[in-house]
Amino acid sequence: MAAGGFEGFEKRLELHFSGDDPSTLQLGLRKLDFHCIQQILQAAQCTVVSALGNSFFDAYVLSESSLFVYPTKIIIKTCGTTQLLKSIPLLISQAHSHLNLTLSSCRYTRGSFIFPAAQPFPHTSFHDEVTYLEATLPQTLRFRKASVMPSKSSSHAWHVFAATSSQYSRTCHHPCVVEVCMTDLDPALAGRFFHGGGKSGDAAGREMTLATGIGEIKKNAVVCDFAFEPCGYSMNGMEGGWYSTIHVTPEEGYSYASFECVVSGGDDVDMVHMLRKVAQIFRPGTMSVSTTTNNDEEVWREVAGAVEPTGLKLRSVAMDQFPECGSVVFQTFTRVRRKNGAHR
Ligand SMILES: C[S@+](CC[C@H](N)C(=O)[O-])C[C@H]1O[C@@H](n2cnc3c(N)ncnc32)[C@H](O)[C@@H]1O
Repeated sequence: MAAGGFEGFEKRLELHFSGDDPSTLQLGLRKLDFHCIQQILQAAQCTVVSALGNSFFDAYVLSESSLFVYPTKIIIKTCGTTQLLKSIPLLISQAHSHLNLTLSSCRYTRGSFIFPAAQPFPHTSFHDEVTYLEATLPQTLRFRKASVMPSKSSSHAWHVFAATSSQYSRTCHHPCVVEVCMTDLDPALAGRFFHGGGKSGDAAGREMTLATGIGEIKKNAVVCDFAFEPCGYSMNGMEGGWYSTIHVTPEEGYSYASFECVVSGGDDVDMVHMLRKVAQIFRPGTMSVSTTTNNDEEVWREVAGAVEPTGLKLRSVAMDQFPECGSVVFQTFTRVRRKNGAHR
């Protein structure tokens, strides 16, 4: 852990692969054995604490966040002082040597670290991360773009790097990815993510899922949850081929929670319900929402409509286009203060 505290803000990597053999593509990356997964995670400096699978994908809760493995897509999200980008060379080589799969696109995103000075290389700065990505990715991913999307506050920006081998690769059928980062959580609500021990991480995690209302965010999802000692919580939700994930660092002074899910384009009701519920469960002082869509920049209105009734005011909206993933919209909200200084 950093001297100041635990870094909750995650680094997120999404890699897509392609191949010619239909029989390999059926299970694809899911065929990588557990030893291989462990080696990849070791390169990033984290381990598996819990796992679940269905007929579409495998979901792992990690010591530092989550991993999702689909036949041709892998998403790794890690927090703390992990070195996520260092897993890329091994991922590329294992997918190629075991499965004859070739990397076709890469997306890397993160918020602004609370403790940037504690990050090891290549996460020492966004410039270092992009330099590392540029050098590590194959030349075939020639459409590349890196951008820092700003907000009104210098301490909240959204860092995006995308690279793809074909400019028109996936945008047509791409679902909407929603990434929410929350800081300055309501202390009473954050307190529910501490546990005194005496229970397994799985049992304590289950209790937190039920007691906090997290289980109601996606009622039909099968949930794999885990509570750390003395505090901290992670969960992955699986609903058919869709994942959702929540991670909580509840310690006061650097409290942080994240929520991420995929929604099918146009499922406004689901998106509004989820964002509202998440904002109510954590009552953050600051919340950012990043939506990656198939060029639907109007999504920001829906997000604002969902979040503002919970007492958070929209402060900024930034939009940008990326070669691999379409449009990214980055919004920030802060809690409205009453005249007497109390939060709404
Ligand atoms: C892994 S979890 C969730 C991380 C996530 N990125 C988030 O949203 O904060 C981190 C929380 O678990 C606590 N924790 C306790 N033991 C831990 C361990 N062995 N590894 C990682 N975190 C641990 C940390 O202090 C922190 O509160």
